[in-house]
Amino acid sequence: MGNKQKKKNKKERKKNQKIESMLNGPNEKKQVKILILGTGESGKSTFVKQIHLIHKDGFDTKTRERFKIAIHFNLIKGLQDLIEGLPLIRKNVQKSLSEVAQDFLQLNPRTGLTTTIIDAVESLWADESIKEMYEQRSLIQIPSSTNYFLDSLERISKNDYLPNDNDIIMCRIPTTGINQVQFEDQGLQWSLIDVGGQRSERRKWIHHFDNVSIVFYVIALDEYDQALYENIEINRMTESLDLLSQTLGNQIFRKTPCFLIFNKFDLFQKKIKKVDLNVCFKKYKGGKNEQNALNFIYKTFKKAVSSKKRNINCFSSIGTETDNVCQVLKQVQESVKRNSPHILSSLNQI
Ligand SMILES: Nc1nc2c(ncn2[C@@H]2O[C@H](COP(=O)(O)OP(=O)(O)OP(=O)(O)O)[C@@H](O)[C@H]2O)c(=O)[nH]1
Ligand SMILES: [Mg+2]
Repeated sequence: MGNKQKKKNKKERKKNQKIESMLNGPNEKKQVKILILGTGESGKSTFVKQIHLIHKDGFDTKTRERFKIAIHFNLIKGLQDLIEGLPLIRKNVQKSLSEVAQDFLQLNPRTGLTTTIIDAVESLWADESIKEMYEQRSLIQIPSSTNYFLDSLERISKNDYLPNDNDIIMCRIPTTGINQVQFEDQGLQWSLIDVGGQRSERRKWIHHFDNVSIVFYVIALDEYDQALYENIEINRMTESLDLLSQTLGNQIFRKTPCFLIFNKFDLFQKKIKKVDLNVCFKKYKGGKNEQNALNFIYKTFKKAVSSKKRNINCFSSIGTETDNVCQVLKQVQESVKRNSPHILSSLNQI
């Protein structure tokens, strides 16, 4: 074998070793580790659920059965929240509150759906005052998917009900600890780490700050007129903005590419027609115009973290739509290749 051929073989072997260790090896540095941050209920875990549908085998029966319990909990608790909120929109409501509603408030939301409860849900959800409270839900703390489950009562209360993919995507379970999902795409191992966003969960974040390749910071676009679950004196979007500058201000992330994912675009599109963004940002003068409001939000969040060294990318998303999340992920991967090739350097060196 000539010298040239030997060199060629050696190069080939090295290349194969690199691919192998990149795809199978325990070496974490070969992984693209994406840390998903953001305040509670912004939609972080919904992204992880979507990855299970896009890149994994979806949800098995055991998982679906677990979600069934959580969905029934979401339904009962959501309706209780609506009943409890009624005094905010109607005077003397306690006197006029029907016996059904009074009894419903006494339920343990983990009870599950009995025939009596199903009948009560049906009549309460048809009630005008409850519907009006739902329209004004920004005044209270209620998951955005409550109406989805209330509207699906007939289907989800059947004895043999097993949640479909969409039901699981819509189900709200606040994260405590972390969720992690890994998948292979474009010859790389992608690892998504999803943490709990509520205040009590954030002190755990620091444990996951090492070797982060990319930060996804998720912001719920529709939360600009809502109070924080943990402290009703604080606006949710303001909290998200403050948290972003605090977190990305950490030295460890000074060169880490960051993607701002402006989620719940569907809910934002509906809300901005009715509620001016200036309820949150006094400086905003663009009225109830979708594009003006979106530009202002993008600019404000980018300004909170921009620096010469950091490249900030903004995407709007609808976390509940698989195709949309797929698109966003593709755009992120393209952007990483274009603007931050050092992340993929293990691939490029081959
Ligand atoms: N309509 C709509 N709902 C969404 C969207 N993204 C997420 N949701 C819903 O928002 C709720 C909260 O989403 P999660 O993914 O649990 O939020 P999270 O950021 O993980 O919250 P924590 O775990 O508390 O930090 C769920 O009921 C989702 O179905 C979206 O783009 N549009
Ligand atoms: Mg979560």
